[in-house]
Amino acid sequence: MHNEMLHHPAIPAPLREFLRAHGQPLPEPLNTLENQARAADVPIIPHETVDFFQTWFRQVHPTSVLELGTAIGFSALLFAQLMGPAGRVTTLERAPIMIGHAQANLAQYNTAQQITLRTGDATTLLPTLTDTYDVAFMDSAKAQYIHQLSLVLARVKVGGTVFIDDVLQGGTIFLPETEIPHRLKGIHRNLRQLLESVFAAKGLTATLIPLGDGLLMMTKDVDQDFTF
Ligand SMILES: C[S@@+](CC[C@H](N)C(=O)[O-])C[C@H]1O[C@@H](n2cnc3c(N)ncnc32)[C@H](O)[C@@H]1O
Repeated sequence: MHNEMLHHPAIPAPLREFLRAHGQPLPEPLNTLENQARAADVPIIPHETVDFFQTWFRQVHPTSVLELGTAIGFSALLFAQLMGPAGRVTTLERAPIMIGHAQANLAQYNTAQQITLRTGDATTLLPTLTDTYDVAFMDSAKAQYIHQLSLVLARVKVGGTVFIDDVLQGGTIFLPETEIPHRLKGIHRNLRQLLESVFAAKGLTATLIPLGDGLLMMTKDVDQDFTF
């Protein structure tokens, strides 16, 4: 799967190179999985975002994660490892080829049964979930984030955190739509609407971290339904 924005990061190149040169190494099997995914151009989270999560999880100590977009299971296995044996991850994936890779990796590495893979479209699966989570990580189809966020927030505890990856379209998100190629206008419009809506929402505290192609982060401050 090709993500053209992977090669147009929002983070300045010298800072990205510094972070990559000084990054925290991952333990096995995550290190091997990460290298295999990068060699195969599977769009897993960039290493500077891995390091952000390594830092943040050690500070905040969440014990449950809901993930949209499993791919080969790399970030799900990372979250499980960072939370320790008590941690639980529910991860949603719809692409048959990714489901096959994820099932194989989870069969091998999810030895403590911390991770549950649910297969199908996230928008269909989300209303069937009943648990609530400390953290949600949205890393699936960018054009759908705006449509899925209220369903995700319904599954996040008050005080919990939602991360949404790859929201900046290589920085082009701040250009007027007239300057955006036709085939990217839909994603551009939906991501702009997402950013405007999240920062305007009452009951959310949001910020945008310039790592990778932009990591939108928000806390759910109140127990209410959110509509966008
Ligand atoms: C960027 S990759 C996920 C990478 C993974 N989180 C990691 O860092 O290891 C995005 C994944 O989301 C999946 N996806 C996209 N739209 C989806 C949807 N509506 N429901 C479920 N999965 C979806 C794609 O098939 C793809 O495998």
